[in-house]
Amino acid sequence: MKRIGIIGVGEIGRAIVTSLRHGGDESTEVFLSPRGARATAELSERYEGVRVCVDNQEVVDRSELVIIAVRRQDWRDALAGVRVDDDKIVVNVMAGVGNDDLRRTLAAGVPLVRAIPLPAIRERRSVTVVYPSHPEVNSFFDRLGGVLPVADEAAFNVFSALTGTLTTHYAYLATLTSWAAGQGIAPEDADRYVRSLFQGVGRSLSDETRSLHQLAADHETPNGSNERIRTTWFDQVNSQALTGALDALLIHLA
Ligand SMILES: NC(=O)C1=CN([C@@H]2O[C@H](COP(=O)(O)OP(=O)(O)OC[C@H]3O[C@@H](n4cnc5c(N)ncnc54)[C@H](OP(=O)(O)O)[C@@H]3O)[C@@H](O)[C@H]2O)C=CC1
Repeated sequence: MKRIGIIGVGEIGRAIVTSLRHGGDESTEVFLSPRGARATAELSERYEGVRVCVDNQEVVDRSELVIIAVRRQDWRDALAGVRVDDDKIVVNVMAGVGNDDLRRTLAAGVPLVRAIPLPAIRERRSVTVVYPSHPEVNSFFDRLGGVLPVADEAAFNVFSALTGTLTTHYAYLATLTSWAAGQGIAPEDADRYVRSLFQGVGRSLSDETRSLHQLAADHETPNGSNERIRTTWFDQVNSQALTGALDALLIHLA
């Protein structure tokens, strides 16, 4: 795929553009929807071969692969009156928008693939879940960090629900630093230390020879501080509250 269109140049749209240009890669032409003039102008100035179109129809017309990356409530407006011929491939990255819904507004023969790009796609460091598997879309995301095709839309929604836990993780880290600051530690020292602690966790996650349970066990001294926090805070009630929230999110996404 040499010509990539992006409708909805927000957080994830920008991350995809950055990924496409990662390491000075200029092998694709990129066509952006015009909304959000400042961000799109900035991208087109920064990167060779990234252009801003006059409207969403022009994005579709110029591209072989079109990524729809607007918010869930905006896609009908974004595609209203836009004709997508069936020689295009459409990638839907919107959480909670099923292919059946999108199909109703697109030509019957257009290949339509759902995908979950993550912010770390910027550095080509995250795996993108896709459904259904499509050779060209698979190789597109494979080049941008890796691809994980799943068997059906139900499985896709489970992965989508998992991505919903990301900002809670940051909020958890922020709570730790606030707690330390409340104990009289300088906020910048608490911040630096917590970042360092969890960057180490990030690095150890790249060791795929050990399961997540094994990693937890390896970091825990019997009767030590980690075991104490895990069993007194992340107890059964807390753990069930988390799985309950995920169950509810899955229903919302389906
Ligand atoms: N952020 C993330 O990490 C991920 C997000 N997603 C999905 O991607 C989608 C976008 O999320 P995110 O990037 O965070 O959201 P943002 O709000 O950052 O970006 C959405 C962009 O779409 C633009 N937009 C709205 N209406 C139109 C339109 N009619 N035509 C063209 N552009 C339009 C918005 O412009 P304006 O600001 O002017 O309204 C905005 O720039 C969501 O559906 C989300 O579920 C998927 C994976 C990860």
